[in-house]
Amino acid sequence: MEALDYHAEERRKAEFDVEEMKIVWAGSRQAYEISDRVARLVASDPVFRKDNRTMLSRKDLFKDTLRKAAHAWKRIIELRLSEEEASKLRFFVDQPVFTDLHWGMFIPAIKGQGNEEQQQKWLPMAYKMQIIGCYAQTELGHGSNVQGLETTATFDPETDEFVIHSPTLTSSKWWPGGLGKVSTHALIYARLITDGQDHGVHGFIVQLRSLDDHLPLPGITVGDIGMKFGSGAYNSMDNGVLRFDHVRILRDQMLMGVSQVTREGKFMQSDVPRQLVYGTMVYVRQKIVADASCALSRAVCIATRYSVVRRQFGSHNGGPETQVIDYKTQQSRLFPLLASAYAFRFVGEWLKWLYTDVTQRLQASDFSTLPEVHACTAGLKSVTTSATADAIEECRKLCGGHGYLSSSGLPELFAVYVPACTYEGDNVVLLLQVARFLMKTVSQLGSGKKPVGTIAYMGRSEHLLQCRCEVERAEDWLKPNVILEAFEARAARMSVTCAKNLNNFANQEEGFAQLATDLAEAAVAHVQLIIVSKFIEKLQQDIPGKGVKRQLEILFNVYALSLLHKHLGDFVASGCITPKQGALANEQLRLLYSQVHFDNPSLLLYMVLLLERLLQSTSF
Ligand SMILES: CCCCCCCC/C=C\CCCCCCCCC/C=C/C(=O)SCCNC(=O)CCNC(=O)[C@H](O)C(C)(C)COP(=O)(O)OP(=O)(O)OC[C@H]1O[C@@H](n2cnc3c(N)ncnc32)[C@H](O)[C@@H]1OP(=O)(O)O
Ligand SMILES: Cc1cc2nc3c(=O)[nH]c(=O)nc-3n(C[C@H](O)[C@H](O)[C@H](O)COP(=O)(O)OP(=O)(O)OC[C@H]3O[C@@H](n4cnc5c(N)ncnc54)[C@H](O)[C@@H]3O)c2cc1C
Repeated sequence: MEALDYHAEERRKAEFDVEEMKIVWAGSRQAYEISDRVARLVASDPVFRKDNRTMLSRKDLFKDTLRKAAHAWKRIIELRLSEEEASKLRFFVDQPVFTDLHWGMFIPAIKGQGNEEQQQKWLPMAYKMQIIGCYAQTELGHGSNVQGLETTATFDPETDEFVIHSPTLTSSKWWPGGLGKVSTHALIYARLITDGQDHGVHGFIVQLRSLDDHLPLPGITVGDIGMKFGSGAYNSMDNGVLRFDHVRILRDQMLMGVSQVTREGKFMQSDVPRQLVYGTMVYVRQKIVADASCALSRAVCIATRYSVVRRQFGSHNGGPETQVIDYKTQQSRLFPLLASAYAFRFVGEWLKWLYTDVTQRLQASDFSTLPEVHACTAGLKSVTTSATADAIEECRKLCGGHGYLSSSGLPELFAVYVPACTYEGDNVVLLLQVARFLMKTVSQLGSGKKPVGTIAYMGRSEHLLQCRCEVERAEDWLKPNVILEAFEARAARMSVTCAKNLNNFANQEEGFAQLATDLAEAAVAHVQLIIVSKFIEKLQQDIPGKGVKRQLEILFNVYALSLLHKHLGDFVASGCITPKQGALANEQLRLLYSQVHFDNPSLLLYMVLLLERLLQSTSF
């Protein structure tokens, strides 16, 4: 049989409503139709070809990216694409580009932190792309520690201007995408100084290049920071370096939504939390979580197609060899990744809802859910990107030697994806933010303040700290409430243990530093609980289509039990389950793989195969 026949054979065996599953993946019928239409648009347009990317020189790759960006913009206008359609177009073009930062950070920062007048002044130009902006926060010396930034914005009351200056080499802006070659403007973060007093880090809009000849303006030194990891990949982006030599900007170029400086040079803090200065990062972290399932499903799709076609060993009497997908080890490495793609998809949908909710609350001056939203976006960004980066590498190995070829699509996918573990907050630094939130929650447990939302389970910690898992047989692990309680108990116990251990330190900050590893692990347990619980909530919804819900239930069990198996040490050490129950979970996991394979050898496979057209991956 030819490779295509193997694929057709696997597709033929599917026993669930494929069209309905596509809609579940997309989120709605309308979202699916948009995605399908835009995928075809991109696939049929030769300007958007991507098969030669890894062979282009940096210069040619960059030119290719500019050409694609200009063409995309032309198509968006000609076809009057909506924001959702335009954003899908960006996804299918699939090449990091300066417009990501313009639309994804520069504009949201002005919207989120600018006042009415500033929005009216800057947004129309930005929407028409008459100016192009980047997000220049990170410096050579400080990225994670935003409060450590050194660039200064000193108010000069005589001229009603700020003087933007890079006082040291380490204060050079370093990394911003779109900065190196393209941006005319930057949203920079600098220490605000009025009358000799330092008010911490705030956002300022600074013009970098002339709108006439694109040359840097006086006092501005700007350039590209050079080649990055891998061929093709993130090298399509002009990540840049920027230095200021006493550059003057008007006072109203400080974003004044969170704090203001008056004409007299008086600093005024609005009635809103100062953390809103970090709002753009929260927005993008939420987007990154939604994107993780897309990158992961691309990799899983490639590895699955390969595993179906590839045959090694096991030929009897000259018959065909065994499809590698039939090896239990291949299944146990691949199926949890497929299940994770769906889990991340659903939690991403929920996070989008949470973000929309907090935005509406902020408009009504309700800041109550901000800490939880910060913890959820930070934690989910960390856990989903780390898992996805690891999964892409695992998919490469699942394709044997062929996975190492550029033409498999996996090396470039890995190289382009892996910085997601670092940008928008290093993943460990973000987990420690979640841990800080969890420790605060535990310390308030006796105070009468009832934990709500994703930490509501902490309100039942008395029960969760002493409950016994009732699993006696492997199939007991198929019950969602059994799984949920095990994950809740593990998360609660790990957090409470950390909190107790912190109390052994006279100095809390010192304790936090010493126990950082345990705290990060407690944060992971909490975030995995969120993902598991959102998958369960999804399954409680009405999901139409023959066999669709059943397949999702199998994937849920595979996701949850594979996590339980991977983190068995945590579950057993915290006393949530016994070693025997751990072994039963593993037995059930094995049964799930083989049950899927026995009942219908292609069900899981098919779910990935149908994504192929949607995701337009470079694949076998
Ligand atoms: C027509 C339309 C066309 C459309 C076309 C579509 C185009 C595409 C559209 C969209 C694409 C979107 C995707 C964009 C592409 C992404 C590419 C990536 C590019 C990368 C960019 C970057 O990396 S930007 C730089 C990011 N940097 C970081 O993330 C730095 C990480 N560090 C921090 O965030 C902070 O320093 C840290 C949180 C670690 C510490 O903060 P700090 O104030 O120093 O200290 P701390 O004491 O810990 O905290 C105090 C207090 O504040 C709370 N808190 C902290 N952060 C937040 C927050 N963000 N929100 C709310 N609260 C926060 C913290 O918990 C503490 O609370 P308490 O303990 O005091 O209660
Ligand atoms: C491809 C790419 C695109 C980017 N785009 C932009 C952009 O457009 N705009 C922008 O402003 N920035 C951008 N950045 C910068 C990015 O946001 C930072 O690199 C990121 O925030 C991490 O900061 P850092 O580089 O200072 O890492 P560091 O903080 O130096 O991290 C180094 C190591 O130290 C550890 N570490 C640091 N602090 C702690 C701590 N408190 N506790 C425990 N461990 C710690 C980390 O876990 C990590 O292992 C980009 C980066 C990349 C890679």
